[in-house]
Amino acid sequence: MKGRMYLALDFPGWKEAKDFIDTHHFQGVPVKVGMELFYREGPQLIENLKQDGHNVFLDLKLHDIPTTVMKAMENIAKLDVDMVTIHALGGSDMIKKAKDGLLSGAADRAPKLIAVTMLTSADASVMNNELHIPGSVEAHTIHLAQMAHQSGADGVVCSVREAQQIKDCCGSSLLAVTPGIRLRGSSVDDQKRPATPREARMNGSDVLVLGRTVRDASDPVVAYENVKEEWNNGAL
Ligand SMILES: O=c1ccn([C@@H]2O[C@H](COP(=O)(O)O)[C@@H](O)[C@H]2O)c(=O)[nH]1
Repeated sequence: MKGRMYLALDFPGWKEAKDFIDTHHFQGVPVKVGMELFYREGPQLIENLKQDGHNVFLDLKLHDIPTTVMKAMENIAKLDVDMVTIHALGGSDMIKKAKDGLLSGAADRAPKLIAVTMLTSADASVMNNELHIPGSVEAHTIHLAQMAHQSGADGVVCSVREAQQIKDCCGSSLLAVTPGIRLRGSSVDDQKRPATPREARMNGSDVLVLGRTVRDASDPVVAYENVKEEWNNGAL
């Protein structure tokens, strides 16, 4: 999975997602399916994408009591996706049970379990003043990553800004999956800890999630290629 760029299919339904893929010739690229699309289309969508040759990252961010998450993961494990997300804030028991569910539910290769640390839409003000979590975003993100790693997660979602420190603390095998990627000049939208593809490469990100910086670009194909070039070749 290291080095992959997942295109976020943040669309209301399969028709819109498929139109986007076909119009811009994104057939076969790795894609991320989130709540918006999955809650409309369900597991059949994953089969459609697999049949069309896409690798799929299922970003449902599960967060519930350990047994409920384990049972959900037993079903998700049968979908043949690369990775699936949970919220690290669910705690170590939930993460361990999520892993158990994936391992017992998978017929063959289990999806990788990825724990979301602090959402990239949150900053110190949200964390300190609204959630009443003291300290810096970096320190809390690293704490959550360590806890998730010790509980059996294969990777974490974090911002590019914390990726290197997480790799230093947890080891290079823990995947650093980084959303909030923006080409220079793109709107940051609701992202509070955005970064460029170049910064992602410099800071040790393993996997990029590409959303609006590609989807909303005047030419999504050019935007995708520009991200790829910065990510792979280090172009400025
Ligand atoms: O902390 C997180 C976790 C998940 N996401 C998801 O990634 C994409 C980002 O979309 P952009 O359009 O590039 O902002 C989106 O699907 C989020 O649900 C995240 O942004 N931050």
